[in-house]
Amino acid sequence: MHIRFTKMQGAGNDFVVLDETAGPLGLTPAQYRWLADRHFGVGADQILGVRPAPQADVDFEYVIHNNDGGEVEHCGNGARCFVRFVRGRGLTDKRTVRVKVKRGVIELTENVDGGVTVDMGAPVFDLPAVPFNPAGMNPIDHGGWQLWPVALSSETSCGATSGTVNLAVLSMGNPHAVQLVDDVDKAPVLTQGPLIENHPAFPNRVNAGFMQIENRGQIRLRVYERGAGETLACGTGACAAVVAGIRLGLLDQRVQVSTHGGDLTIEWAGREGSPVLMTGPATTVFEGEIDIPESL
Ligand SMILES: N[C@@H](CCC[C@H](N)C(=O)O)C(=O)O
Repeated sequence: MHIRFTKMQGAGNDFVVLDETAGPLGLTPAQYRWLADRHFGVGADQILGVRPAPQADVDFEYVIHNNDGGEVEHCGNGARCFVRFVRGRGLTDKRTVRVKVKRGVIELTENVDGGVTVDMGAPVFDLPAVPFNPAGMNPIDHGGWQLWPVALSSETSCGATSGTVNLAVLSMGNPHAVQLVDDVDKAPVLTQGPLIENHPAFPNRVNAGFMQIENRGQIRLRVYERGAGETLACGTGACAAVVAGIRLGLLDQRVQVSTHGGDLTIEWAGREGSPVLMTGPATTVFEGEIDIPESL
């Protein structure tokens, strides 16, 4: 199958964006994995499919696949790239666009300075909805909220490792587990990340965030993403970390999030049900055409 694509990035979280407004391309999970592969395909953390509005109150639908081929509910950096894509290609001239993603309807605005602000929806704290099953764990009270002590263990050819991490657990439509670290550069993201992602307490797996608080308005963050590994930035991860920090009494309502790929601004009023606003960059890198193997 011969397709056209656009390569985009938001704070270094990179995407292959597909125009599916004339109808879905019908890619298989293996074809998504191939497209996202940095050696055999184009290379991306996620693949975004832009589709026509499935209902009257939205302008588009956009469908997100991780680079492991699995479809997911939400992608913050992708949302900013999505709005830049539909406006840049003349698919809409609206500055504020409503779009259906798997988590629900979100609203995005391209700002006059070129950044994009996304209403990411409200965080979800109901543990079964995350989903998170804390059977046998006793929560630790922290600033009026809770951290969950999750035991990690792994066996490798070098021996067994084990330990407990204290996680703030919530959903931004997709599941997140955030831990506080002293120094994000030294945090064991690549060793603990996969253990947290695949821990049995998270039946749908989870995105694992490592947050260093610099002051009440500034954090540094790394995220080991479910289905994609560590990325240079994770938009929903930034929202989840800031919401967790606010609920734990550690952050103010507007926070700068520094990632290895760039900065995001996250705002949350601190009330259950109130939406999280995320502002950050979105850039087109190049356009291309490629033949996707039919046999996959
Ligand atoms: N990079 C994204 C998140 C993509 C989905 C995530 N890996 C998941 O599986 O939930 C972002 O910017 O939010």
